Amino acid sequence: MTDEQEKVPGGAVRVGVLGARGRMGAEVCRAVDGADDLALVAAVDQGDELSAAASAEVVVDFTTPDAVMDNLRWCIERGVHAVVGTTGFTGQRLEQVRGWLADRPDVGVVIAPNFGIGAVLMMQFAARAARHFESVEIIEQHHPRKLDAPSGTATHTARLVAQARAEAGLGPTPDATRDEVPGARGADIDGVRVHAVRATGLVAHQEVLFGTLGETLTIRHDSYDRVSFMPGVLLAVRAVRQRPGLTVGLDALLD
Ligand SMILES: NC(=O)c1ccc[n+]([C@@H]2O[C@H](COP(=O)([O-])OP(=O)(O)OC[C@H]3O[C@@H](n4cnc5c(N)ncnc54)[C@H](O)[C@@H]3O)[C@@H](O)[C@H]2O)c1
Ligand SMILES: O=C(O)C1=N[C@H](C(=O)O)CCC1
Repeated sequence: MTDEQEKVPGGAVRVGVLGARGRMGAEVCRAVDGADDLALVAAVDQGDELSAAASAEVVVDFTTPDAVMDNLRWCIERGVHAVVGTTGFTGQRLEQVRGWLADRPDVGVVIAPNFGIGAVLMMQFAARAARHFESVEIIEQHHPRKLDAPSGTATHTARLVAQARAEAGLGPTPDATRDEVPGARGADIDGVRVHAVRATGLVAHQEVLFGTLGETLTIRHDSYDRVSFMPGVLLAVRAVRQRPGLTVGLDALLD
């Protein structure tokens, strides 16, 4: 047993944070520190040895799309449960994670593009509304230091909306516009247009704009502060050990 494990109060879940000096990682360290039933045993960032997190039961990863797969593989191989907020999870990446988990059926992994409870509800409401509207576009707005575009939340929302439209038998959204300048109509994710805004002062925001005859519906969510993600992160940290296999999104944990 290491010195850090000895310090852990009885029964507390041992948590390691990867990306601990980043915007989200630092917030997660504070949230874990402030929870009586959790103990922060490792705060790891770029340049640190991953082995520092070996005593953790649950690792939380808020790093980068380039780093997260190696981190996740390391966790699964060692039997460490993982809660992942880092973005960049394509269908192919999720399949790769499922493959690693097949060799470690005791390990739980929760990957969520957005841990904000309001954002999860926004995605659910958008999926529900999708079949009633012929038009839909997504506008995501984030701080300018964000590395990826479109956001993981916008990509996930577009896929949910596209799936709901397909199940309802809806065709492509009506659009006679010719793109005079490449990108003017945003990115196309499964037939849904997604527009990414970056501006100082923003944290994380998204609108899903639906339109049909004579009416529009806008579903909007705003994270004004990264504390907004912490209840969802802690919920996943507390739940992941009882959820072997891969859980994508927070929906199942909120039911
Ligand atoms: N799921 C959510 O609710 C949610 C919320 C906010 C951000 N995010 C995502 O989380 C990720 C991080 O966002 P951020 O704003 O905190 O970014 P950030 O750049 O502030 O932090 C990332 C940190 O990871 C560190 N890092 C890079 N490679 C590493 C490695 N191999 N091992 C350990 N640490 C490493 C960096 O040094 C940095 O400190 C992004 O993908 C972002 O989109 C998700
Ligand atoms: O700040 C970020 O970066 C965020 N990333 C996630 C995304 O890409 O959806 C969630 C919101 C904040």
